[in-house]
Amino acid sequence: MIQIEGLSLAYGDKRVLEDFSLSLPDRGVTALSGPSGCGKTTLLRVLAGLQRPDAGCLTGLDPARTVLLFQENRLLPWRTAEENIADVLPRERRGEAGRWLALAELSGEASARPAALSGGMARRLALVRALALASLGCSALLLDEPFTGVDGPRAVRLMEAVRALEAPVLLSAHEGDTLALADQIFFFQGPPLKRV
Ligand SMILES: Nc1ncnc2c1ncn2[C@@H]1O[C@H](COP(=O)(O)OP(=O)(O)OP(=O)(O)O)[C@@H](O)[C@H]1O
Repeated sequence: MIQIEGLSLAYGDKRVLEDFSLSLPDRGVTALSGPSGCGKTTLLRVLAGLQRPDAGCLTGLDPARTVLLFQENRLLPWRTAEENIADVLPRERRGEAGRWLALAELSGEASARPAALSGGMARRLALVRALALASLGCSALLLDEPFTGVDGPRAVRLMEAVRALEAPVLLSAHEGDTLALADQIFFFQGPPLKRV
């Protein structure tokens, strides 16, 4: 169980997290939904150890062992789709990249560079790369709007794969079919995000 307790963070005089608390079970997907700018990305960045909160504590979470899918894909443009996945796997498991590509329904694009992929294809590739890395073992998988540009049926299939991960998953999302597949959903107003 991960306990997020009393997190507060402000950018200057803009309060983005205010005494924010949340529990994540050892497995399953928790979804955060809320209007643009309400603080979801900031929360994920704090959990990933990229940003230090002004106050609060995290129990049961090792930021050094989190996997974060950024809102941007951050694919390596000079590597093929398959290599982008293989690069995060240990040498002896690089052969599994094809299986992850198939999950993203991108087997036909194995040799394509990211620039040759559509927006939704590139997002699917970035998501399965994060999932492949997380499946090696992680403290939590954090997904910032993972299904941007991904059509509904594919998003639902990918969400099933995310749910199968043996680690806590926290994702931010706007409306969509995938939200209904989360194990718990929190809707926020904000900023600031406040105590649940
Ligand atoms: N580095 C920063 N400096 C100052 N203000 C920031 C910074 N990063 C984010 N903010 C502000 O903090 C608030 C929350 O931003 P954040 O990116 O966490 O929201 P979000 O819920 O993820 O939005 P979206 O759904 O559009 O991605 C916004 O008002 C934003 O302008």
